[in-house]
Amino acid sequence: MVELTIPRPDDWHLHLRDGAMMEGVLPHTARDFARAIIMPNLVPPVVTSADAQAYRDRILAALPDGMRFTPLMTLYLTEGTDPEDVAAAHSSGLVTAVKLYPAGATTNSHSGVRSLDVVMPVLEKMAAIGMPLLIHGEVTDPAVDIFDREAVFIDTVLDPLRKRLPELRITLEHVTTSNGVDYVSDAQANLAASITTHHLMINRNAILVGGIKPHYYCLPVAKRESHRLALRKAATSGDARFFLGTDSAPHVDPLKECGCGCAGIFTAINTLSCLAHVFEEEGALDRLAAFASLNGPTWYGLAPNSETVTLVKRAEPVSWPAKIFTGDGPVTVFDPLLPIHWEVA
Ligand SMILES: NC(=O)N[C@@H](CC(=O)O)C(=O)O
Ligand SMILES: [Zn+2]
Ligand SMILES: [Zn+2]
Repeated sequence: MVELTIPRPDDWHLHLRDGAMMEGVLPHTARDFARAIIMPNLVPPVVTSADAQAYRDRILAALPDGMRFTPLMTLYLTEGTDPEDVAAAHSSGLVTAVKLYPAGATTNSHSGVRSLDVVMPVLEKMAAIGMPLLIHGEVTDPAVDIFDREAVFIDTVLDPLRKRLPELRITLEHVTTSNGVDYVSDAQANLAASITTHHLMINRNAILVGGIKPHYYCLPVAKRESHRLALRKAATSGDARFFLGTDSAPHVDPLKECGCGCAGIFTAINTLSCLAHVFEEEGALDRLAAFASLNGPTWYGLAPNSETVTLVKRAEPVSWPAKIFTGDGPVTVFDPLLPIHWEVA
C-alpha cells in the first residue's frame, strides 16, 4: 500500500448550480475540498454583490450538517456591471473574483461580454484593487474552428488586454492547449491558469471515436493528444502559476444525451483519485500538493488549508457510482476510461 498525505485541496473553478442540483452535488465537493471558487453562470447569472450574498447563503444552507466548506464567490461580468459594486463586494470579503464569459462562448453565457471596451472601467477598478479576473478564454466568431478558439482568443483578446492593462491579475480558466500553457509560462507577471481533471486524462478521441460520447463533451472542448501532454507537463511541473480548477459542471443526463447536448463534465466525485493516478504516471506524486493544495491559495492570496487529506493506493481498482441521482435527475460521473487505484482514505 502506498499513501500520500497533502494539505486539503481546494477547487479553483467549480459549478455548483442551484436548488436540487446543488443539494445533490455539493456534498461530493465538500467531502474532498475545503474551498472552491464558485462559478456565477446561473440562470439568471450572479451579477451583483446582492446576488452573490444570496447565492452564498443558499450554498451554506445546502451544506449537510457536520461538513465544512467555504464557497469563494464570483461575479458574472456583464456590460452593465457597476465598478463600485464590484469593489465593495471585494473589500468586504464577500467576492473573490470576477468572471468574464465572452457572450455565447459556453453554457449560460448569453449575458456575457460583447465588447471589452464597455467593461474597461470595471477592469481598471479591479486592477487598481488587485482583484482577479477569471476568463473563459475562447472566441465566439463562427468563422473560427472550435478547436482553435482558445489559441485565437489568446492572440486576439487576452494578449491585447494584458498589454492595455498590465496590472490586472488574470486567471486563464480551464486551459486546454499547449498555446495556453506556453502563453502563461512566458508571462512575466499577473497571469495564472487553472487546469481541469478531465483535460489531463482525455483527448478529443474520447468524444468522437467509436460513436459520439456526450459525457466527454465540455468547453473548451478537449483537444488533440499533444495538447493533453502539454497540460500534464504544466500541471505536474510544480510551476506556481498552474493549479487545479476541476470545472466540474453537472448537467442531468437528458440534457447531455440528446440532439444538442450541454457542455460540461461532472468530476467532483473522483477528481482526487484521477489526479493521484496522473501524477503517479508522470512520476510527480511529490508535486500533487503544489497543484491541488498550494499554488491556488498562493495566487489568490490565501493560506493553504491546515487540515490534510490522505490518498491511498489500493491493490485493486477503486470504484465510484457511475451516476448520482439528484432531485433534478441523474448526473453521469466522469469515467476516466482506465482502472484507478487511488482513493481518499
Ligand atoms: N465547462 C463546461 O463545459 N461547461 C460549464 C461552463 C464553462 O465552464 O465553460 C457549465 O457551466 O456547464
Ligand atoms: Zn468556461
Ligand atoms: Zn466552468
